[in-house]
Amino acid sequence: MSTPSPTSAAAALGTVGNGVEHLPYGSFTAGDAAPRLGVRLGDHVLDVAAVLDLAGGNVSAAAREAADSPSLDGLLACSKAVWDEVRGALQAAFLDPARTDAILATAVPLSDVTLGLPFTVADYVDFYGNEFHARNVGKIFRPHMEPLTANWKHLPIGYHGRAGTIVPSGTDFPRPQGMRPEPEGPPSFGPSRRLDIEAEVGFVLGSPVPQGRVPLHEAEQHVFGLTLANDWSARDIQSFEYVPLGPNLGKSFCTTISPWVTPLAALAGSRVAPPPRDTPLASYLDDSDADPWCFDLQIEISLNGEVISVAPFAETYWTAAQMLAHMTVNGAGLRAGDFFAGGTVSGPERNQRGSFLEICWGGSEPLTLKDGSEFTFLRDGDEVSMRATAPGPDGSVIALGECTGRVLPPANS
Ligand SMILES: O=C(O)/C=C/C(=O)CC(=O)CC(=O)O
Ligand SMILES: [Ca+2]
Ligand SMILES: [Mg+2]
Repeated sequence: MSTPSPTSAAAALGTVGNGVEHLPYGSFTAGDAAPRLGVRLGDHVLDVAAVLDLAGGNVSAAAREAADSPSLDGLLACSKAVWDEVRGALQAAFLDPARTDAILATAVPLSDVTLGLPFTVADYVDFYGNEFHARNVGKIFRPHMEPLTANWKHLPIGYHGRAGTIVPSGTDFPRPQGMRPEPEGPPSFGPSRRLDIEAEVGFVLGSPVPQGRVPLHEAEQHVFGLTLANDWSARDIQSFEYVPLGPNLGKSFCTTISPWVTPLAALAGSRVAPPPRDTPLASYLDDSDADPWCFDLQIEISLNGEVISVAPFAETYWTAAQMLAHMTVNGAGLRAGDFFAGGTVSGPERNQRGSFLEICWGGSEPLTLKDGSEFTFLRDGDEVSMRATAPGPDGSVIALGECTGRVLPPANS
């Protein structure tokens, strides 16, 4: 990519993490206007359709129509060729000094907008792709069994989530209630006592496949981009309900995602090979000759502003391409707006774990916070934020949109 000229919009507005090499998309509302598809440049947002209009006849009708939308929904319904065209046209506009004045005239400071869900979530699947996390949870939930289940290295395990409970960053939610195990006697109904987080990377899908498979080498055509995700989890509700069908209400009350979707193209320089495989894979999952599909993303997790952990996504065993191939190998196809999360991200060290369940080892190893207090699971009023950075082209940095939420007291109490 060419260097921004001093008079370009890229030079005027771009910031570290959100320069012209990033350009994440979101759905923004300014004042009384209806929501619009926006693109972020530095600490400003621009209406994508309005920027494309500045390119005159150089943009196809399909691209203009897709961009003229309240969210990413229009673009997700298109092919990757349109995604690339729109991104290319935005970068060209932001780098062109002749268009700087027109762009600056329409740029809205982030402090003046409300950000909604960046796309309409169709189906939601949550995978369990990180071996450190899976081993830790296995040891904590099933101490007398092998930590990794027999299927774990043969396929990426996942469960269906509730798409309708995915919310954008900044949405507070009440502590969930449900059936909790008691040390003695039958379970009781009440507010979760073991409310937790899961730091994850979410993948946004598009270019629909009405029915059929998405093989590994076609993943590039369907993964539009990435967001951070916090799969809030009520560990007590989960630990009682999950046998034998997996998590249900313990995770379906709220999942927070970043309001910005980072296009896959922006992370070209952050792609790395996944950890070495030690189990032979069925051909539909065998990625030994495929492009690298893991990402060098470091997810910083803060509790009430205090950094607790930095979780390395590159440690995730199963890749997004494998998860997509697996999700569709039965012929299911995919819809625009389908979304999957890759699983809780953990590394080998305590301060690299992506859940409090693991950091505090099921509550038996409390964390001492800066103020000297001891912490295990979330309290009413606690706020958790996730941020992540990845290397971008030419020494630049890509900063994924923040993913924040706060626990309110249980409803009706
Ligand atoms: O092993 C279990 O029983 C449960 C595991 C999880 O809670 C993990 C989950 O939601 C998937 C993930 O985020 O890795
Ligand atoms: Ca999860
Ligand atoms: Mg959830």
